[in-house]
Amino acid sequence: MKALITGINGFVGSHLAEHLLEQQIEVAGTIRNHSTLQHIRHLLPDIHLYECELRDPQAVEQMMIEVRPDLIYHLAAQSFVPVSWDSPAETMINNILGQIHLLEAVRKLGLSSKVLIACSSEEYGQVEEDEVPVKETNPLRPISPYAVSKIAQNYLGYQYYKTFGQHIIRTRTFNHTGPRRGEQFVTSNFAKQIVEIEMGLKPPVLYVGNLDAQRDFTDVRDVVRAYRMALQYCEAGEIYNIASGQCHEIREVLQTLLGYSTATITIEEDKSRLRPSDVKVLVGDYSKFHKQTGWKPEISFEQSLEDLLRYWRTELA
Ligand SMILES: Nc1nc2c(ncn2[C@@H]2O[C@H](COP(=O)(O)OP(=O)(O)O[C@H]3O[C@H](CO)[C@@H](O)[C@H](O)[C@@H]3O)[C@@H](O)[C@H]2O)c(=O)[nH]1
Repeated sequence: MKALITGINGFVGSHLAEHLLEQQIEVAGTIRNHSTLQHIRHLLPDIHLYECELRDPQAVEQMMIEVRPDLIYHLAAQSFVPVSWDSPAETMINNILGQIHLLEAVRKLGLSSKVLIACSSEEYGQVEEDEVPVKETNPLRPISPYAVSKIAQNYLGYQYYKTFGQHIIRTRTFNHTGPRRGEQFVTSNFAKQIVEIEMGLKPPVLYVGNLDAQRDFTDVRDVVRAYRMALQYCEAGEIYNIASGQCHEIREVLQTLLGYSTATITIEEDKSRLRPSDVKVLVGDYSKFHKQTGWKPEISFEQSLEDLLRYWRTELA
């Protein structure tokens, strides 16, 4: 069994590679040209690596001719919501075109690969209070260009399933965190600032954005287990929420992280961190996925945040 992970050097990609290798699955992955390889250096002897720009259809087709994967985990994307306001066109091109080229290569080469498309809870957007925890059938009311790009990825997956019978499964993953989380995302950003303060690398002021938002966090190690199970057990053409079902204010993320530190820290709002529109509340109902696979999260919110802090303490040491 051979798996292809697009964006293998990313936060989720690197954890998924580790997990699939543990399951004795052969792993290939794509990186962008001149990628740092920071998250997968330790895996290099065990994986096949392809420098492949997904925006280039020929490069994608050539890579797919060489890999011919049984399983495809399509993770590569521009995944930071604020960047999608600064560069909406880039976000659309990256996220939509890359996927079209991938699915077109599957079609042209006549492959029967099972494909997982990593969609997002951001697609739900403006969720009403009486709609939580949200089910897959909830209306989509996107309020960021990123969310729109993920809806396009989602429906392209559906269309290729319907039109060409490709074995496509879409997962709507809610927020996820844990070691290696990119430093721009809230959990990691706060954790890194705390560690920088502990180490005297910056003054004892921690900058924050909107602390009122509420999100549903799952540990990345639970998420990659879910992705593996999705291609093992889920039905082609379907979409599944992957979530913890628990809601946390961003203020609580901050308080939990601060609780693991003895440093004295002042909190200050940084207006540049506020978004033109911010999803107020996202909590997911993952019962459809649980019913199909038996999956449920195993790593607690607190454990995940503690591991993230430990990660930064090691990185910055
Ligand atoms: N990044 C960031 N967010 C902050 C900060 N302060 C408050 N927030 C708030 O924290 C929440 C989470 O922000 P992010 O961690 O940037 O994640 P996200 O926008 O919810 O998107 C993540 O989850 C999606 C799934 O719902 C993913 O699809 C997406 O790629 C990303 O991982 C948002 O409401 C944001 O306004 C800050 O200093 N930095």
